[in-house]
Amino acid sequence: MSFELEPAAEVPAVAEDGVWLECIETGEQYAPFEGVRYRSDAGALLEVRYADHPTFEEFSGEGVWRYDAALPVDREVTIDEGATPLYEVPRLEDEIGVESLRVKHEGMNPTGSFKDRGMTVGVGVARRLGVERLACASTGNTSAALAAYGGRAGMEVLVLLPAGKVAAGKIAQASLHGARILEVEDNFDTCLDIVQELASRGEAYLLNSLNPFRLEGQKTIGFEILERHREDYGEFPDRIVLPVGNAGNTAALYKAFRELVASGALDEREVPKLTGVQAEGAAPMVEAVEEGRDEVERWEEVETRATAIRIGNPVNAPKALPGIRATDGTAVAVSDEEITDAQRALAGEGVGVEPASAASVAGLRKLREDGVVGSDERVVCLTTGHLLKDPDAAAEAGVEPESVPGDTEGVLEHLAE
Ligand SMILES: Cc1ncc(COP(=O)(O)O)c(C=O)c1O
Ligand SMILES: N[C@@H](CCOP(=O)(O)O)C(=O)O
Repeated sequence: MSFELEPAAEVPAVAEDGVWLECIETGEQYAPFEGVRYRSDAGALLEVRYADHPTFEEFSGEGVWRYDAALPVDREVTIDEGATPLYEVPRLEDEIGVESLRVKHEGMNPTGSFKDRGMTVGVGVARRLGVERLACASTGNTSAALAAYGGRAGMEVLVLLPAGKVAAGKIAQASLHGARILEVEDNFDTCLDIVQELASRGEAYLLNSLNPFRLEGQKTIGFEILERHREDYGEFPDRIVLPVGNAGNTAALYKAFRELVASGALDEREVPKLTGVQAEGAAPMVEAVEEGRDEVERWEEVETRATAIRIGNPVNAPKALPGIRATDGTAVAVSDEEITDAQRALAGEGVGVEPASAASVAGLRKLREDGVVGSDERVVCLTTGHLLKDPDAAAEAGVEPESVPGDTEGVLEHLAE
């Protein structure tokens, strides 16, 4: 794969409304809304292709649907996702030592993670396809978002979670939004194997990031970062650092860049370096990047306190690895301790994130210390989920409450101790 995402010379006969699906390996093309398909006949990943690619000037409005000219369906199932803040973090910027550092806080989406961007599009497509039951495997956030958007669309939602490995806030969300929750006595990757099997037997419509339509919604993170960064600094960022689990976001950002290059809105030399961060206990993508491999090897045993990225078989690796390579990016693994330190540092600047999200800042710190990231770089770190998603991790990383008597004198005495 390269940056040559040219609009097709001729729109294929299978296209509907200028949209079609294409195999990333063979280029075989398929009708987008005629029946359900997650992979090509060759068994490879699919991506959504368009007859035209808009420039920035063609976008209007706010949030994900500002970019509707680059999306495959119209706005239908929405709770106002996107338009998330791009925070300044001056103390972290100074401490890490880069030209500029901004934090794109995706935790500020309606259900508290970037998954909402994917679900507003994915559930819209599900409606168009006329399916009845939606399903996903999840480390938590995908299930919360699917439950909310499926509920909004009045559809049945089934979620498979690794038992004992999902943060409390996320289970509470899936439950209250009305999903049927199955706790599997195995890890996330096995849950995803099962959901893929259920989907292939026609039991449910799969809305994990294997679904190419979902990634179209997540692509808007890239559009937003580039537009806003240029507004603030007059130029695009040099690097975007993001946590990697199933590698959907890495693939989606790469696609955003390729489409902008194809439309002429972005010069190839301006494309930000995609820099992925994984936890040391779940780092198959980092291993593949370090060994210069085109494929990841599945890790059967994974462990990290950043449960959202406790993933050993990133299904989007065939899309994401070329993105990291083509943008001259890299990937790095960080320890749980480094993640917690970064989570505290972000919280100290008022930005509350869950552990997986803090991995981006921990990774940037490490790459800057190692001299991989230069002091002259303008960097954006993506923080993917809100602090309240994982209240237990936040309480563990934070300060202990102090017990005091129920009178003012007692409180003053305690404060004087
Ligand atoms: C909070 C959070 N951060 C990061 C990720 C990783 O994103 P991706 O799977 O797109 O690599 C996930 C889920 O996988 C997540 O829930
Ligand atoms: N972190 C994810 C894992 C599933 O990823 P997906 O992007 O393939 O749905 C989650 O929140 O479940």
